[in-house]
Amino acid sequence: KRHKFWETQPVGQFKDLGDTSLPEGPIEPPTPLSEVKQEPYNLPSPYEWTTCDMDSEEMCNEVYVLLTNNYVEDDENMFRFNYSKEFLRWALRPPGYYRSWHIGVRVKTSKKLVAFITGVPARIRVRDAVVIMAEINFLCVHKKLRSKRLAPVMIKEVTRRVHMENIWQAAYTAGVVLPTPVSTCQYWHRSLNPKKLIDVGFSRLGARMTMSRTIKLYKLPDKTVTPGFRKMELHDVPAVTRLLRNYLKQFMVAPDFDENDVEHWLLPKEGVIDSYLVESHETHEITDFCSFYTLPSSILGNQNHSTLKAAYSYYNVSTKTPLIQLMNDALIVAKQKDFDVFNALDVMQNDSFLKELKFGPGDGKLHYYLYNYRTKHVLRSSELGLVLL
Ligand SMILES: COc1cccc(CC(=N)NC(=O)c2cccnc2OC2CCNCC2)c1
Repeated sequence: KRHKFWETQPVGQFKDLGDTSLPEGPIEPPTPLSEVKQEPYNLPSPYEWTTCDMDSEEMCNEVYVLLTNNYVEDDENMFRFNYSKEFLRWALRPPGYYRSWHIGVRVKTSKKLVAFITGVPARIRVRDAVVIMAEINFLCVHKKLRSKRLAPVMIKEVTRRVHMENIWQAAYTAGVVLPTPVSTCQYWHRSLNPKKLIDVGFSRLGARMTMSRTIKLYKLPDKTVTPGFRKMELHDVPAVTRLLRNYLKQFMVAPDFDENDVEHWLLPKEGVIDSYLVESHETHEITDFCSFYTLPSSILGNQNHSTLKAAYSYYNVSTKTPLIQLMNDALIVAKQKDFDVFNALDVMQNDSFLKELKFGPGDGKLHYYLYNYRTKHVLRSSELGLVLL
């Protein structure tokens, strides 16, 4: 039976699609905290709940190993996301995070970590309403425990723990269609190391193309071209916050970042997040910003390469430098840092540079979801100003 679980949840139901008489906003009112279930949901008997303390080297490593071997693969099962431990610590400990929302499932006897799901708090604006939500991510069940219906009880448990903090909405993405996407994005890839991408089967040699012609097609300058283009530093946080808040106003769904959030989410961290800005030489004004995060993928079953080094476009703002030129500088820096590919979704204004900068369409879509919040319409991907990790 399709979506047996999701039909029981306060999410847009397929039957409601097109019914614009339903108001935008929460689908269900908050429950009085005294009525929120105080004890964890029951797991099947061999399993127990555990809280994964990401500050603990040992637990962070258990989470890393579980995801490395069991997390999301591409449609052809050739690649698997390989989030690093430093990345996971960054992604899961933003301002105001709750350790209790880093939820694991262990086998009672062996204590082996076999499943994981997380939430982090975020202030997200939907049209004119700023809503405190949980961003749900890293839902992972060990390959050997699939279709034991563990995911529904894990989703209920993270929902219960979010409710206990008096938070009633959530945001999440998935490669699969569930009831009901608030928006659906196409992902795009820009080759930086075409020879390796073709060797590992990520890309195919174009028709009537030779390898040397392909390498030349994707060649980039050794240096960035925009005057004043430099790495973001701590003292830039106030200016970058102003720039980003102003830019994100144009989108229907976007994070409501303050300086604390910007300092956490956008200050460069080696091997995790890279962010650059353009500072005018005369006025010292910060006029543009671009950022990408590092998410390698394990290459499954290739003799010569084990890892695909991928950069993922994060938040970009252009007010003086043309977005195409700014993003080309981002590609140049990514190539300098030996990334193999630069990925982007067609969110925000990304559509304006994808084709011209030689991105090719990916073979899948990424669906965005809101939990317990109805929007009047399904959004165009260009109305989305939210990038999840
Ligand atoms: C290349 O290695 C892969 C390993 C696993 C899955 C995919 C395809 C895929 N599903 N890609 C995306 O979801 C994707 C493509 C472009 C930009 N962001 C993305 O996903 C982000 C955001 C959602 N959480 C995962 C990372 C590719």
